[in-house]
Amino acid sequence: MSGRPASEYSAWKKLQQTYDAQHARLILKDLFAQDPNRFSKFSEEYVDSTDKNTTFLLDYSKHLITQPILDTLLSLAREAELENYRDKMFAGEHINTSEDRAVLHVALRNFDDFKIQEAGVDEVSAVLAHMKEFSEAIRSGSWKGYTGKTINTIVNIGIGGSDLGPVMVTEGLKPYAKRDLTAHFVSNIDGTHIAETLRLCDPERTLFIIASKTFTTQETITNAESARDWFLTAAKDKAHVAKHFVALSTNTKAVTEFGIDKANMFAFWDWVGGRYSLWSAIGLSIAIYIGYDNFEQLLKGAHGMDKHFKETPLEKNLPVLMAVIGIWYNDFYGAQTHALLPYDQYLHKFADYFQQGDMESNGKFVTKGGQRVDYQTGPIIWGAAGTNGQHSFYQLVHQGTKLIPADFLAPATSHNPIANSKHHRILLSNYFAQPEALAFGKTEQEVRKELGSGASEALVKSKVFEGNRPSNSILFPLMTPRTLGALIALYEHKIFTQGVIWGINSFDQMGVELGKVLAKNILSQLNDPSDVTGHDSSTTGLIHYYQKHRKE
Ligand SMILES: O=P(O)(O)OC[C@H]1O[C@@H](O)[C@@H](O)[C@@H](O)[C@@H]1O
Repeated sequence: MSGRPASEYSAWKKLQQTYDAQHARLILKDLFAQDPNRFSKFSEEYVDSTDKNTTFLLDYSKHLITQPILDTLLSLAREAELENYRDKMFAGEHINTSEDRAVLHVALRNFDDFKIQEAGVDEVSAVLAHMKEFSEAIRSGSWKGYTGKTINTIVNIGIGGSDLGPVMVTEGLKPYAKRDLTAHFVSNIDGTHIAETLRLCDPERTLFIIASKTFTTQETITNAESARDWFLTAAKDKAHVAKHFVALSTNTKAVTEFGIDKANMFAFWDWVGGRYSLWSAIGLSIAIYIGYDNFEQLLKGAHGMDKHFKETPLEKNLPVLMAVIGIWYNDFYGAQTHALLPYDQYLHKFADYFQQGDMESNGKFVTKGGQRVDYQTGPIIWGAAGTNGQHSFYQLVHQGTKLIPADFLAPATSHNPIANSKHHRILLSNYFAQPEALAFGKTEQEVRKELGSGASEALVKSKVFEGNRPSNSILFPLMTPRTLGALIALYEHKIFTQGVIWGINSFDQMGVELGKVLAKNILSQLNDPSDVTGHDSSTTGLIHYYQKHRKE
């Protein structure tokens, strides 16, 4: 994040030379055959320093690396002053230079451990206390709706960081949920999203949580207004809004103008980036759904990983290892994407969540110093929960022409051990098999032996798996709030590390602005064909077609 282009570092140049000279010889099968200790060398167990039950194994042995390559990758991190920028982040320095802001999601889960100086940090515990009190009132039933009934449905209205974190975590930690409480999430401006959700709600028993850092986001405010209209159709009196609408925001003025009581606003601060905000008041839906104590465990799990990231030498620092290995593929092997493949149905939104976390953070083509980079930055993040992906896109991962590094994640124990854990054993057998198949493949010789003589050459070739496709495996005992907190923070710090090395600002999101501005202008031109001015012929033609065919 010094803003220096990564390609200027001597370690970068050395990595390029190493890649050119060695990559044809970096064959996983050989690397494993040459070193029986490869797994123990290239795997690490994480144990939370204050809770030994929060633990996972990271196996990074199935990567196209040798110790000297890894050493050079770590030298790259050092040359980019990773440790210095990490310490600056924890110290509250304004490392988000384009917005002149600190980057302090770590302060939201700090529990007075690290000393952090920044306005607002001393207010974190009071907001958490407010969240605790409120979530307990909803869960216990002491908070009543306008007709005296308890709340049985919460609807979080937010988008981007004000949606994806709460969605992913409430899904991820569903086993801890209060099952007589339903949580819905409305994000899309498409009226279908709010309309279909409201069909499932009873105005007397629904709480709307309006989640927006800025409280100006068009989608969220429009959805919130429609929810309020729907509510008032039943409740009639505006005074009842106070019992059914709360806000999570940094913008007190806009919240009160909307009609939400200041007492029902949960604040956070400009040093919390949207995609890093689930730890803040934005997590209120999580706290209500799984209970405040579990929410606190989630924060503590993340704090444990913060400590690990801050205090562990780079050689054993898990987010750093994942980051530099990612750079090896992204920048030297030319890999364009990175797949997140959780073998845990509860984590089915994990890839969606980190699509924003990673791509909004590191999808940047200029350095902090304003230079166009001459290398690749953030990868395309995608994925789905196993084993569904195996029956759809894994064909390409195994036999396609692209290199797709992947992370496989799984719990050793399922929350649903049905049929004596038969399902889970089958699931895990796939979790173990896929990285093995990707890494070691199946040779032509093996295929020939299997098919016997007489098989056509074409058939033989089509059944070959070249292998040598890299992956991480992350295995943890059970998906607990604390473990999920640690895993999310692991990826957050991986993203941070990569951003520092690429010299970009991982904490702004200028790339979301242009479309917003153009849409605003177009919205004012949609009524009449003669209003449509100032566009290229394609955009004009599309709008005209819409105007001809709409029925409103
Ligand atoms: O929380 P609000 O302010 O509604 O923003 C919601 C989302 O908006 C997008 O345009 C991005 O800027 C995201 O980073 C952000 O999470």
